[in-house]
Amino acid sequence: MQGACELSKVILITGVGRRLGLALSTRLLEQGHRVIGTYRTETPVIEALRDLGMETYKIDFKSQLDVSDFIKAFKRKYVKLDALIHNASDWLPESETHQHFETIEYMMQVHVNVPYVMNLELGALLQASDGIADIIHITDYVAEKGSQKHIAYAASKAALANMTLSFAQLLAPKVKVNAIAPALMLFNEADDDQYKAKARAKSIMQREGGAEEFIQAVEYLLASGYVTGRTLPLDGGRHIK
Ligand SMILES: NC(=O)C1=CN([C@@H]2O[C@H](COP(=O)(O)OP(=O)(O)OC[C@H]3O[C@@H](n4cnc5c(N)ncnc54)[C@H](OP(=O)(O)O)[C@@H]3O)[C@@H](O)[C@H]2O)C=CC1
Ligand SMILES: Nc1nc2c(c(=O)[nH]1)N=C([C@H](O)[C@@H](O)CO)CN2
Repeated sequence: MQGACELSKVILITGVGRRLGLALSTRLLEQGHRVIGTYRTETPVIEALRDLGMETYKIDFKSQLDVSDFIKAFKRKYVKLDALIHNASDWLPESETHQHFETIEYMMQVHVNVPYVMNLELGALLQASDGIADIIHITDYVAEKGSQKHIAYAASKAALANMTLSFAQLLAPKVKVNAIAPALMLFNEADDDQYKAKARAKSIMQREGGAEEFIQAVEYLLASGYVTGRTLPLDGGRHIK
């Protein structure tokens, strides 16, 4: 049995400041992995993550310069990477003020452009992993179904899902590339009871999946030595409703 330190991975996760990214990054830190996290908003939560040993980088993915500077700094500091998890996301509905170009450009920037550039620029560090490395794209159930109120968001998540296929072919066999497509994992604080009841009813499990379900899906993909080019759906049976 290898010791914990031999099983310790270097893991870069985007969007660690709240909810699923926070729960996942905290668990991976507790398991002894070296976690590097990007965040947009400085909060006491980020300070607490630093106290747990996380290396944190403040980046707004809107800024191509911010992203490019981060990638340059990352490549100067780290010689290998075992996992890259693209979790950062903005759930932006269509604007009522007709800023449609801004909406689609922003959704593509966060969910497609940044993962695309990071995967290409950090590919060599992933190839340098001692084992089989991982890229995990966090997409969304609506990538396959569409969304009337989040059209640009859904389209960008569909593009991210498609990139799973391309990068899996490009980076095999040293790097596995998969996606996780959640449906209802966590409600937001502003969600009222009527919204929650409607959202729960969309799946046959009739509940939110929860952060633990999300963490277990990531752990499954990280532990696999064979699964690649696949999307793991976490939708409570919504697809057969
Ligand atoms: N929650 C759910 O039910 C579902 C979630 N998903 C997907 O799962 C993932 C996690 O979901 P959830 O935890 O709810 O996400 P949240 O929207 O709660 O958090 C997203 C994270 O991404 C960061 N982020 C947002 N915009 C930017 C930006 N412009 N630049 C850099 N970072 C940014 C935020 O940073 P900060 O907080 O620092 O501002 C935040 O930490 C996402 O990819 C989401 O699309 C898919 C379906 C359902
Ligand atoms: N970045 C985010 N993406 C999504 C969120 C969220 O809070 N942040 N929430 C959802 C919803 O839970 C939806 O799946 C059900 O109402 C989707 N994506």
